Amino acid sequence: MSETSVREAEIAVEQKHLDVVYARVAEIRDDAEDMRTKGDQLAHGARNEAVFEQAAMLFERDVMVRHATQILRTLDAEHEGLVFGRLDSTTGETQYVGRLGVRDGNFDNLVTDWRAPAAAPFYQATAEHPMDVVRRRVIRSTGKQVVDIDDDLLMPDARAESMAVVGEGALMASLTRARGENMRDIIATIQKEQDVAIRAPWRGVTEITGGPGTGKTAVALHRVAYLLYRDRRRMGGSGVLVVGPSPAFTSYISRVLPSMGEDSVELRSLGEVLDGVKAVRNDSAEVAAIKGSLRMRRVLKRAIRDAPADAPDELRIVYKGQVLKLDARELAGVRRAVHNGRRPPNQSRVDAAEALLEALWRKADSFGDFPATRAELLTDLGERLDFHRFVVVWWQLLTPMDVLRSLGERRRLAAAAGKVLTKREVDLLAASWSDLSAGPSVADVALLDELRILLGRPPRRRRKHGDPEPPRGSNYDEYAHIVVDEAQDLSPMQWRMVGRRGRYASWTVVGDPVQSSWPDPEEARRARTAALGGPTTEHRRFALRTNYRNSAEIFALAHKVVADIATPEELPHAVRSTGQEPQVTVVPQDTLMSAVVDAVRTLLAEVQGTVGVITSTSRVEAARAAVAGVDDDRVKVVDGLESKGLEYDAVVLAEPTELITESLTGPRTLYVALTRATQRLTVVTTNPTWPT
Ligand SMILES: Nc1ncnc2c1ncn2[C@@H]1O[C@H](COP(=O)(O)OP(=O)(O)OP(=O)(O)O)[C@@H](O)[C@H]1O
Repeated sequence: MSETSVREAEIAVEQKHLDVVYARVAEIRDDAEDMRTKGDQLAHGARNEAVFEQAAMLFERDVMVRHATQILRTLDAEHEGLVFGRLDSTTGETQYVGRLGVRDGNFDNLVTDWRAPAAAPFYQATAEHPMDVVRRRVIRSTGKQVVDIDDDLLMPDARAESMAVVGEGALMASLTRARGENMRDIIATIQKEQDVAIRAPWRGVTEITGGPGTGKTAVALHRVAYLLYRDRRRMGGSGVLVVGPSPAFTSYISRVLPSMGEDSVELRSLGEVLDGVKAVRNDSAEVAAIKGSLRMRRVLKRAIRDAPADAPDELRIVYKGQVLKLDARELAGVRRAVHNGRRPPNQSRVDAAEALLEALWRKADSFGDFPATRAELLTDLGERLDFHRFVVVWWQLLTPMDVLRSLGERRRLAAAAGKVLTKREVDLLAASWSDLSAGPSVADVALLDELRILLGRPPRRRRKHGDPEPPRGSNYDEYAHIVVDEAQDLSPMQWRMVGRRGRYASWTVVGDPVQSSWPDPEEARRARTAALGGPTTEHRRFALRTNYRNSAEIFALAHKVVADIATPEELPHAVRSTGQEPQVTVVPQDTLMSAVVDAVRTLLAEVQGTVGVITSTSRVEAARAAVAGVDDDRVKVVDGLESKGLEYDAVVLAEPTELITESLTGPRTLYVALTRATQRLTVVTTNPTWPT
């Protein structure tokens, strides 16, 4: 038989099995629909029963309906590409691997869930350690139709004569296909070094490092799906938090998890970790570095002790014909004493009132023959409306945002900063907070979270009927597992913020030190160790070494840029060669943007998928304006920092040297930008000697 007809015959074999699977899935669907209908009827019939019975039936109904709905949802989400693998073992047994486990009416296995231990050989078997797998087959389908297969023969000696082997490896076939909007589906081609990290035990801290394109993000997300499958009870209840660098990034990966059948997962960018805040604005690298450093804790601690700008600086009260007065200095003394107490300020208003009354009594007592006792004065004044009014404005309940706004006033910030910040740092921060009408920046969010703790929760108003439930995560230590992607970029203050949410959590921490944009790695490392539960936490490390994203030609250029600052182990190996060298176009300054637009048009014609334009933060607006004329939604414009974690089929990199001069970490941001393209890279520069 010719190779094509062998392939076709094998496809037909797999189609037959797929038909059986989808027929069975249709049955399961029908059963679930039935169950949901019955559940609804149960509730209907229960309406007139005694209260107890009704409650029990309602419970049963809820369970039935929920269970049925869950089954239906999962079946719908996983319908496409349900079966993607097949293993043939030395014993002659055949096993299919898919997104879900499916059994037939006799409980015989039709498909094994990829996360089940029995499916592990699909990912872990190699020619050196075949794990009894003779042939591993990857099945590619669209809808219910098998379109292609690719085989690996792992034990040639054990191959039966009738066993066909087709294709040249699924990985390469998958890597050369164009990207769509979505993150590519890697479930059928997860590699062994990745699988080991995905299936690592849930406990303690699992750290995954690797260069660009090594699949860290993909691995982290599949690990979440795996943990939810294996430890549903532990993980499902309090949920999993995935923290990624930017909203663009989280929206890109949020499409992966639902399609993996998981909804107990919250994805948040660093600007959204605090409930109710959605920050997308980035500060300049210099300002972000100040805001992220641990010194800010001391500044904020002092800031909340300062009197609010509009607080009165004199208390005057007439009691039994006598004028009692506390001046600014005396009031400041009382304020200090209350702040030195045990409770955070938002919970200290009663303490403040008591301290003021005591101060008033001391005043009164010093008059000699004051016409009231201490107890009388405390009770009488304590009930007076004018006194209450004074307390409310003198000891205000503050929101974190109030405090941040107040620090936009240079004088107040300088007072809170003392010697902790330099004059220039105070200038920069005060300027950044003087107008917060556009909302806080991403780096501000960690400061707001710190202030939330320092200020304490205001005494709770009783929740009125109909008020919304506070959202999950507002009790910040609730998550069962936290995944931090691009972990190399978290500032110490951000580590504190994320750490607060994982006091009882286990962790997956994913990153690449070479791509770091944080200028003080040592301080960040300490904050990170503390956030992850201290140095004694159980810790396992995995390093990924193969770059699946970039062509070898593109990565060779990126490699040059960081050769001096990275160790050889930190730089991955790009496996796929396209024969297309990156193109460097040198142009005069005044035609830079038109050259970028030309390059975009050329690449749009040459690749099927997305084209990213990456440039410095200061140029990103100009680039957006220039590219706006290209009417194609495959084009996206981002700055170097925003490009982190993203990928495009082709990239136009405009004025690369500016990515270095703008950053506090030298060529690292440029390295990030150079490693976003899967197929084509065009660099447009005004520097005739670039990249040297
Ligand atoms: N086993 C695999 N099979 C097919 N494609 C893969 C595999 N592993 C990774 N990829 C692809 O390689 C690309 C890079 O993956 P991913 O974005 O997870 O890498 P990363 O390590 O997070 O990169 P970066 O550090 O640059 O953000 C993605 O397109 C992903 O789908």
